[in-house]
Amino acid sequence: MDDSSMPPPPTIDALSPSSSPEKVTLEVPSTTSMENSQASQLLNVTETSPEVVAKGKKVSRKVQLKPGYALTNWVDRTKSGEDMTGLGGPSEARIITKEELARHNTEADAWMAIRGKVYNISKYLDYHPGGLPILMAEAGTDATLLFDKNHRWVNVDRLLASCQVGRLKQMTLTI
Ligand code: HEM
Repeated sequence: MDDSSMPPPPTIDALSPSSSPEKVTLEVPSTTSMENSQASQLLNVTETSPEVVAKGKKVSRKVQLKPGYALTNWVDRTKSGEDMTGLGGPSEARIITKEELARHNTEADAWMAIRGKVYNISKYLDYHPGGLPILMAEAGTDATLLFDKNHRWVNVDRLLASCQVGRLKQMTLTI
């Protein structure tokens, strides 16, 4: 099989299927106490990620974060020993129903499910590069689809590990 018959790389909504950007813009939040490579790990960024290529074409919707709320500040805070869950510490074991998840929908007590894990995102809200309102609009829900639509390269497992309150109860379908 010659190379010309290979399928084109995957694209996301904002990309025109035929786009072939000449310039790749790699946007990783600025770092102070952390090396860029560490930030890249949290974002799972590679120069060839379709999303990264797409960034050369789409308009950024990142917001201006308050001073002291950069990615590095968040990482430092998660390592400080502070309880980020509101429940005494992170848990993989707790099973959370959709109904329980839905009750945690205020800024002071905001939970969100992503890829089967439930996080208390209250302390993360001000650090979110996409802004607080867009997160709060999904508080109390399973936001996996929106998360992946906006940035499936973000390493949520690591970024919010200290915030995990449990796992979302899987639905069982009885036929
Ligand atoms: C709590 C889980 C989430 C985490 C940890 C998170 C993390 C991040 C990070 C690290 C970035 C910067 C990405 C980059 O530099 O490439 C970002 C940007 C953004 N996020 Fe999230 N996010 C979360 C949930 C969401 C959800 C549910 C939405 C949509 C409803 C969303 C919308 C956005 C948008 C619009 C941006 C700006 C994208 C851009 O224009 O570059 N995020 N988020």
